[in-house]
Amino acid sequence: MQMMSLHETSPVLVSLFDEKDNLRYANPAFRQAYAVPNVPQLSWTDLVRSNFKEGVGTQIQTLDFETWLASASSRRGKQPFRAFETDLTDGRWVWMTETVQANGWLLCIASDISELKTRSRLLRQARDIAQRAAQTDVLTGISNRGHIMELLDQRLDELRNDGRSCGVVLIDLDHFKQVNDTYGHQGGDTVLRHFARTVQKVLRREDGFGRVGGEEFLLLFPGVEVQTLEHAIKRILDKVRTSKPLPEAPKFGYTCSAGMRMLHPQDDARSAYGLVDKALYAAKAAGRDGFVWANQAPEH
Ligand SMILES: Nc1nc2c(ncn2[C@@H]2O[C@H](COP(=O)(O)OP(=O)(O)OP(=O)(O)O)[C@@H](O)[C@H]2O)c(=O)[nH]1
Repeated sequence: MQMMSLHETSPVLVSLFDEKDNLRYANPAFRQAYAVPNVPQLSWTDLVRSNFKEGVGTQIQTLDFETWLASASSRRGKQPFRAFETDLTDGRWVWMTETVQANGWLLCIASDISELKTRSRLLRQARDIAQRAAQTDVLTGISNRGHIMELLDQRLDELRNDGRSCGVVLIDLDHFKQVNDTYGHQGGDTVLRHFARTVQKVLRREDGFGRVGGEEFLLLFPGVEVQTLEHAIKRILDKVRTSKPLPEAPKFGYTCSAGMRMLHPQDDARSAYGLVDKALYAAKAAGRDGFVWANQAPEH
């Protein structure tokens, strides 16, 4: 109670998001800084989307909001704690911390650091921009190969230390060469971006998603069971199969294939990748637009 009333008057920005990333509490300082709209249910994505539209709250300097969102999502809530600087449209700088509980609730606490020396802040800012760029796939905005492999290592540590399961899935677009041959490289790029957006919409905050090669993507699903993972992948395959990514070719559709595995404590990142790659190959050989478990399907 005392804590709540302190939060209500503190200039520190405090907010709490649940495991579905819906905002469950925000103190007045946070509400003001991020212009939180007064609606019954608001997700983090809704909030940044409305911030971008209204030009308030988070400073989002991009012409392509969806790529910005993909990039921000590729870092949000993936580890128990992280801290970073961010700037607000009103010119303030805040030092933001994100703490994620085992049940997925995420606490954000941010303090105003506008008073800190500009020079060192500019240096840190440049470093952060470089770091973000080093983790991001330029075309789609999701994690690049290096970042998703780093996340895979973290998930392996979690499995070994805390017994938290993790599903690993490698997805490759089918007959992608034909897409390029028919619609040109730009058409192919549009399809790759469309795929990234489509998949992103069905992922949870804690899931990892990276582009590991031209038309090959790696997904990490921490804490899932075999059936949930199959369900998620079927959903992705369905969504992709029924979509029409190219406005200039309204009849064109595409499919993808997947190889997957529940991480095993004895896996390492390389061996796990090798196994899902083999399974993906088998899914292609089996006719594409489907998935295959690496080795046998684990016990249901
Ligand atoms: N547009 C575009 N094409 C890419 C990119 N990276 C790789 N590619 C193309 O992706 C195609 C991959 O083709 P393949 O690996 O032969 O396989 P596929 O045609 O998808 O066939 P299957 O995987 O067997 O279903 C090649 O034509 C590459 O040139 C990219 O960033 N943009």
